[in-house]
Amino acid sequence: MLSSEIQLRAFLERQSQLLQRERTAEIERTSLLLSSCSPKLLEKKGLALGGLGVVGINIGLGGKSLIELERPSAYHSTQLFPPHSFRTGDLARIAEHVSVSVPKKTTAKSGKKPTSDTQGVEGVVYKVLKHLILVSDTRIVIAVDSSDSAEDFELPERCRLLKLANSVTYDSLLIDSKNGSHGQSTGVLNNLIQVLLGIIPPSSKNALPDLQYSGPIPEPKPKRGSAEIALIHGPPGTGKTHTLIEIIRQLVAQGKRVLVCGASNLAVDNLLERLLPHGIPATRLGHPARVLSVLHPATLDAQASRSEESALAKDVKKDLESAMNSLTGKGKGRLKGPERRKMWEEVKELRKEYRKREGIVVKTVMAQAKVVLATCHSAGGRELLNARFDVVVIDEATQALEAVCWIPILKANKLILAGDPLQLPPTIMSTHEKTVKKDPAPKNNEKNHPQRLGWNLQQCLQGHINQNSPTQITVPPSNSSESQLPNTDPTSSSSSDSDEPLIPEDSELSKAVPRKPKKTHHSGVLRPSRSLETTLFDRLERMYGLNVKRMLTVQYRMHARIAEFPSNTLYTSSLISHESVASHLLTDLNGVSETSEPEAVADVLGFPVVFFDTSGCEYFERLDDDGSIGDEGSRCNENEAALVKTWVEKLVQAGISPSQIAVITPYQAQIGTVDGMQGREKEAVILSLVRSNDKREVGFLKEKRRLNVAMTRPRRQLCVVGDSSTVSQGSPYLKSWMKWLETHADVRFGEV
Ligand SMILES: Nc1ncnc2c1ncn2[C@@H]1O[C@H](COP(=O)(O)OP(=O)(O)OP(=O)(O)O)[C@@H](O)[C@H]1O
Repeated sequence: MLSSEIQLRAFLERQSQLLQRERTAEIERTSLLLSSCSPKLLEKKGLALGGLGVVGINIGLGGKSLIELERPSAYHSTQLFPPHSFRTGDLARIAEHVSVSVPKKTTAKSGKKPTSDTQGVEGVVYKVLKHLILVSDTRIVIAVDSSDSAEDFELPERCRLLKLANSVTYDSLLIDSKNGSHGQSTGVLNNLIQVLLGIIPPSSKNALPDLQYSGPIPEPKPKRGSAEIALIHGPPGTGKTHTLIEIIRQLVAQGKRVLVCGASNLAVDNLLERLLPHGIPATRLGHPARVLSVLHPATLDAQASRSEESALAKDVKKDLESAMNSLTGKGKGRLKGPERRKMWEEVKELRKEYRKREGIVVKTVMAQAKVVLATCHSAGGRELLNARFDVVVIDEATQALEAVCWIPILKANKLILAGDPLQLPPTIMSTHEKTVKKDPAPKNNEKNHPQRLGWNLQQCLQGHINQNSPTQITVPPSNSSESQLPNTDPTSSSSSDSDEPLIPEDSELSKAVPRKPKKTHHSGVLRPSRSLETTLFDRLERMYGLNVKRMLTVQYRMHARIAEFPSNTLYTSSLISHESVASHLLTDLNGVSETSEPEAVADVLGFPVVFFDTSGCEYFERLDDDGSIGDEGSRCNENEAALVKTWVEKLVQAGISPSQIAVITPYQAQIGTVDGMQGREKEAVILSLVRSNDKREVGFLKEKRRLNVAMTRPRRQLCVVGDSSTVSQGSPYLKSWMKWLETHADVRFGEV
């Protein structure tokens, strides 16, 4: 039996409720931090920069105001910024400066109430500029997305920059239907959407073009049944991303238009980095500040400014910048009173004109793009308004909230998801709400009104779910592949391309999978999610199982010894190491053995797994915090860091290039975190566990999925640095890992 209208309602209501909770939790967290810390403490923590002045304003793509801030010499003895944590892509607010030496409620001079921390102008850190000689930060640029209807934003002469949490994400997912939508046309309910909601079953045939990796594109096979969705499920290193790249290459060769998404900017950059060598014309959407700099030439910004049409917009841009500077610029040139109002009107007109001209440029670039890349979230941006794609591909789909996945899904006719539920899950704040006992189907009352449901999918279902009578929707019988609901999608190409398989039965992918479905019963019924941690990938796997899924089991990354522990403990020993990697070592890297001292080769490079056990060394961790906001601060362990540094130096001396090495930990205060490495790999990875204490506390290390990502990033060597006696007390899983390391790694104690 497939989903009934009541089940649909229950599902949507539950998603909406979970998103609301999440948004509240995120906002509470940010305001708690901002309100409970004094300005001085926020600056000390690197979460605020005080006493800043506006240097100037430029205009970026989309009419964004790029506000440049510095420390004016009038207020500071040095222009160099103190240590801070602002990085490109962070959300930030420019507020009025508050003196750090007085209590928060009053300002020093006037005694009048200061601008609240929730007032001011919000934007994204566009870039942080360094002093050329001192190589220290001296300026910061904030991109503010001001619409032409926006109020005049008056920047204070003396500003304070505050780092914000990412709560805006939920604002754009939870849409009040009174106030608009993502710009999706309502009423579109194509076969893909119906399958995802369990209104019709997936078509019986599976799923992807033939995959002869990187070879010539195969001839299209005779047409078979339609396939709306495909899941690529695989443990670390099994080539999920690699497979997606090949699929995209083949889809493009067939003349298809593809939207390629990831849960994070990193996931999208990872895909783009791997697509470019194939010469596939791709356009990366999103804030350039959030895109890796080597990939900037592929961004929409860069492609737009290179296009012939861009000259049209440049003149208006110049006028707009000069007008903005006289409004919000510094010093005496700053306009006041009626003159200011007049100039602001002019700015609005200029911005409108600039948008119009820029719109033409963007449209031209987008029309040429066969492959568009964006985070799921930014696929809802202006650039893709009303855009349609043949296929949407989402990598790292097990790290994305279901609601976020729907943003690109509503623009396509087919969907391919890749992921691994045993790697990083979506980040959720409202943890105390994670489990809910039972979700009663909502009754037919005002609770179900669409304005309350608010979720973007709700826009789509208007007209298909009758608000007053649950009996008026017609759910087709389960053996029917055609919905009785009208397909109102005018651009739907289902009649022309629905015959294309998404995963062919004779591909390498399908050979890796037993063809007989497991006994598990996949009902195809939509059930409300227990928490936001249930991803679309999990839900579809549960609903349709092997009918839509392909499992990858051969890994092409790690030495077999590195893969052994995760395989045995998380993947029922089913992870097979391909012979091309099963015994590869750092010594086999090009040129390394010839240039290295034989001693270094023997001592440093010759082991796939090394374990520095600091147990008994008293290398105690430290809380990177003064304890003012509870016990939430990040941890660091300086002695461990020194050990890591020595090992890195030994690797480099032995001939390994620094770009082939990554140092990762679960804690930001120590160095780059595990989360930043999902989807990536390095020849040598050093994993610093940080935790070492008398209380046997292990914090983040308990999270199996995070640890799984961490230990599966290396190709040829994993070096673990940690205190086995603290760590092994953390959980049975950690205990077995420590035991495994003691038996199978090259164990060294304390000092290098
Ligand atoms: N079929 C293949 N033949 C040769 N090399 C492959 C193949 N599939 C993947 N690889 C290589 O194996 C490594 C891992 O692949 P990829 O990053 O695509 O895996 P993944 O499943 O996305 O990994 P993870 O989930 O751990 O991020 C890469 O270096 C990739 O080039």
